[in-house]
Amino acid sequence: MLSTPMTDTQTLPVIDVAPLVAGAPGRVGVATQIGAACRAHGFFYVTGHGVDAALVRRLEDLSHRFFELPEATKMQWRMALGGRAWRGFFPLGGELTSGRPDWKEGLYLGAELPASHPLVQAKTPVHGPNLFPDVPGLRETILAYMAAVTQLGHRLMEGIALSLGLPAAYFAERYTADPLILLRLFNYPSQPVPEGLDVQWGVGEHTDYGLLTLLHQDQVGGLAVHTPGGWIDAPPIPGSFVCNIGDMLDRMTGGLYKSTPHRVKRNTSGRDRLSFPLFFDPNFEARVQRIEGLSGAQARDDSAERWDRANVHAFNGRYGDYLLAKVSKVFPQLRDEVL
Ligand SMILES: O=C(O)CCC(=O)C(=O)O
Ligand SMILES: [Fe+2]
Repeated sequence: MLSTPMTDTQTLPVIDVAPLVAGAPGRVGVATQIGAACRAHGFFYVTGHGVDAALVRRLEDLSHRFFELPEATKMQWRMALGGRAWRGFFPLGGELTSGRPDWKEGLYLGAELPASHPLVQAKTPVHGPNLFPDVPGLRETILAYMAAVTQLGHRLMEGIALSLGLPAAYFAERYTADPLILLRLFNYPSQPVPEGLDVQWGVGEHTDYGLLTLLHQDQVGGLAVHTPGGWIDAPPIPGSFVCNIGDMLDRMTGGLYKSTPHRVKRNTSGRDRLSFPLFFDPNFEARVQRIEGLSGAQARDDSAERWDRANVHAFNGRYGDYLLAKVSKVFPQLRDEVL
């Protein structure tokens, strides 16, 4: 008789990462759980992460305050004004995932770099100052949130390294000493789609591009994950972050850790849905290499099954080039204006 695997494929695992965050001896056990989740789904929740609940609540309150402003006001901080830094507000339907408009609006942010910074001087895309909306407290709260969640990203990458039998600092030494950090504040309004607009999803099916995404979502729900066993929901769990691995970790691990497709249902709950994905990615200049000697890593060309028909294992080059090729597909208008 064939034995059934013990992994429950209908719910995503919830992992208490407190020992990993503390650098305590128990972190190896945490890494084992992370490894199992990455092999099974590429998605997991983390609790015990140490990010201050009051900071997250403050960011939610201030984000609601921002998104409630009239659209014309929000357009004062539109992405076109962010130039190559790729920052600012985009309106409902302004981003295309899988070629179709998403039913969300958002504020695109990243590590705050002054205009005098060498990377900004060199006109490196996706680097630069943010376009902070004029909502009192929002700027400070965004910066504090990015700092806290970036620290968590470093700890989780240590756990991922340990889970692969690598030294904890493996990724930091090669890719993330100075990670590329992008943060987005999304609002999915509970607003009907006007007749004639080709909108199906809050966010269409996609994988994330980099290493690791750390997502806070509010209590509304709608995120779903495409596992080998079918679509399953990733419902809100108060106080947790949803983590998922991106294409570059799939590439590095030869497909052992999959970047799993996901999407967000259109919000029909009657209230706005907020989510804050932070993308913890390799440095823009880093050349992404396969990790040597991982057993079970076949680097199989799975492009026929992928949402974008891409073979991530064939990618060779700087992470920044991979990112730009992707981003210019989801914001085609902006690509023409600023790049
Ligand atoms: O809003 C969400 O729950 C997910 C957003 C997402 O998948 C993304 O921005 O890559
Ligand atoms: Fe995503």
